[in-house]
Amino acid sequence: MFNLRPDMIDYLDTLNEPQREGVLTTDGPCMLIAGAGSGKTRVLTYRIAYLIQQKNVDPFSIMALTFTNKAAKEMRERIEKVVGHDARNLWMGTFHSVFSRILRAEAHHLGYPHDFTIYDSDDSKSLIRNIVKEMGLDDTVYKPNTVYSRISAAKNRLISWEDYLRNAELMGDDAANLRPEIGKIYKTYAMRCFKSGAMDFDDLLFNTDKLFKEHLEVLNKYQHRIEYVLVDEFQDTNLCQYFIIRKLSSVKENVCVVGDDAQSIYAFRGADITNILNFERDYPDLKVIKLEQNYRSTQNIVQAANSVIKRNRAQLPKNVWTANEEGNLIELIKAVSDNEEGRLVATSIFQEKMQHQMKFSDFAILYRTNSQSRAIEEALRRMNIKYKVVGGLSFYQRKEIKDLLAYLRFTMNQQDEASFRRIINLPKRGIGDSTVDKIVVAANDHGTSIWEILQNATPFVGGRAAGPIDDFVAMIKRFSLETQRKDAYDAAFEIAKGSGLLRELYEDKTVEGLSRYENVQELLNAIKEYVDDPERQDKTLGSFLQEVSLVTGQDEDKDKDPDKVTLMTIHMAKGLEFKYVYMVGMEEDLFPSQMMISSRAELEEERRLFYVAITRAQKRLFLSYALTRYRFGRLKNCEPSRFLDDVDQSFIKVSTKFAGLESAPPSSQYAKNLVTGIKKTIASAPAAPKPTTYKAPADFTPSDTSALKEGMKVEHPKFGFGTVLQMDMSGADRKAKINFTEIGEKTLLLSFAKLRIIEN
Ligand SMILES: Nc1ncnc2c1ncn2[C@@H]1O[C@H](COP(=O)(O)OP(=O)(O)OP(=O)(O)O)[C@@H](O)[C@H]1O
Ligand SMILES: [Mg+2]
Repeated sequence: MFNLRPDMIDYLDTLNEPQREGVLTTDGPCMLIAGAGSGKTRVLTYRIAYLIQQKNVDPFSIMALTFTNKAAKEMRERIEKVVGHDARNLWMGTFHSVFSRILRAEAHHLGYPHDFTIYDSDDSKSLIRNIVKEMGLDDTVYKPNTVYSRISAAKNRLISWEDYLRNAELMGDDAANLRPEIGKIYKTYAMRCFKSGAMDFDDLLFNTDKLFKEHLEVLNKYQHRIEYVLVDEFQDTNLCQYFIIRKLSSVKENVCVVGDDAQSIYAFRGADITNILNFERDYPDLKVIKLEQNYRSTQNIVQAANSVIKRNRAQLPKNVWTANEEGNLIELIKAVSDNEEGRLVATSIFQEKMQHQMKFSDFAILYRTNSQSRAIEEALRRMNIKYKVVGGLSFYQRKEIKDLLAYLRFTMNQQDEASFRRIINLPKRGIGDSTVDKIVVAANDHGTSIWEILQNATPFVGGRAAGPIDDFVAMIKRFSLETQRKDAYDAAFEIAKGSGLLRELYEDKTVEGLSRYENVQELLNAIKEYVDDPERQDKTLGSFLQEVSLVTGQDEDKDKDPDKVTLMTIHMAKGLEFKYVYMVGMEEDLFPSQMMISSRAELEEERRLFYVAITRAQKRLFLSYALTRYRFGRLKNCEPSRFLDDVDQSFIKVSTKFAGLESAPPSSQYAKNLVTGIKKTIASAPAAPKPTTYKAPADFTPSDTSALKEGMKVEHPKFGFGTVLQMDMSGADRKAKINFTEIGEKTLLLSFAKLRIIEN
């Protein structure tokens, strides 16, 4: 018998009765379905600590699946506080990261190399674009985005391309009339990925399920190795994830899932709320625990949230309550325009911070879609409020970083078609698109790999093109030797240098060129850190590449200064909490999104999203909307969101804080800034909204414009926002005619223009 460690007793003492039950019922299947902020994640965290600390369970035999890498990191840190370094050995992370680790060890069973490449959605879409072109299909019907999401949805429902082709009814409308060729594209895409030794994000799950299904000895090994399985945010798992959990835990059945049906917000990506019901069916001995006490928010916030979710038909009955203080009413901020909305929110943050001695990091601004951040960012910059946008373009998605990564990936895996296409003529070595197409076609016609063709290219591309290709092959072979002889950092450095990438960036003396050069240096630093980390066991380049493939913009927190206002979409905010939450853009068409109101089910998902937003707030919640807004370059009149009527009006008041502030004592610089800020706000409030004179953000980074198309929205560091009217591909240089909101039409050479794509 063990004694409870004193710190463990302390920990358990901080839990209420059902929470404690959730921690102590370690054996057998267990499901916590509970309201927002009721301590589900806390229960999971303590449960793991308890297993290790009190039941002496080896961390290597605990698997905890979270929704983001960041959540996993936070949980691991908390567990480490109780159990120390052992926490490092947990199988903890997102489904994608944990299962890519298993796949890396077991890839050979599926015919994949251990250093398989992971394609991000850009890689996948450009491969699809090529396939659509090769098949001679119309790419306005078979848009890479649409095709990709169809294939992704199929994989998440465990439908292979064989099933897809066999069962026309699975394809719904697409099969009958709209896009009858999707099945064939799916097949070619799957085969090309396989030949490339590459898995896309969905394959990481699909192939794990396949591995366990087809190789029972492998499944058996993991079933015995992993004794405890825990899943957070269970309501957002898809069918494929559900099958994997079930398979893994079918021997010991020590599986604990926690979730909230009212917060299911990923149906559009295949999440299936019926998993909660299936769970009860699949585990007859299931222990179900309900948590109803919310510890996060004030009474007003909890009750307002309840009044909203009550309007949904599809939900499990729950009575969420809190013993916290009543708190302030929810404040409604009305603005004349989107720019004014930004100003009012920024001003309010300033004021609250000053009056209540808050930190910037206590504040979050949430919106429905990423493009809404622009007006808010501008207002924050004007008031010198520090902020960070979570989930923007990840460091690892920048062009120069992807370029070097593609070199590293191709060096490790010469079957990788996407990386090949990216680097074959970069820096320019006179190998044109038609030569590249010839090589890919030859490889497919001959049922062999691109690498085979490259090594003997003359018959396929002619003598003139063969010279540079031979040089390329010799270079990659040299790189490959480097990776065997040297550590990951030295090899990566040689590749950056030997490929000519570093030199090309170094020679570009523009500001952007300099920052690109620094970014590449930063990537090399990251590899160095990886190699130098004493805790890490696998320090190979292959394992580094695998890890960075799964980093998203949301995970990166390299920020030295943590005291910043957080800006993000509601989807990104899941599971998090902030003292102050500003939910902006409460307007029809924006929220609920105009794409999500064609059925009750869609509208209910949007409403759950609103519920998630409200329940992020601990102390104060502000809802704001604008009467006019620039959308797609045009000024639009907006109507307040129907969701505002869903909130029980007794919990809401209209904000009046922007009147009569003249008397605020200007005791500090803050106060002075505040008063001027507010005066400006008041002065500008009734004025008709005009487009502001555009000022480029300091961190403006141009996008890769190779896929630029008519209709896309772009941002230019000098001309501001605009819409692409026409593309001209005739000359050597691609041109785009763009209608800029402020200055009108302009035609730009794409090789020179620095454009950021903001919306497709
Ligand atoms: N028994 C408790 N005593 C005090 N604070 C608690 C208790 N349980 C949970 N909390 C606190 O309440 C907040 C919400 O907890 P947690 O994030 O675990 O909830 P959740 O159910 O996972 O929420 P969500 O549905 O948003 O994911 C956290 O700050 C947590 O530390
Ligand atoms: Mg949680």
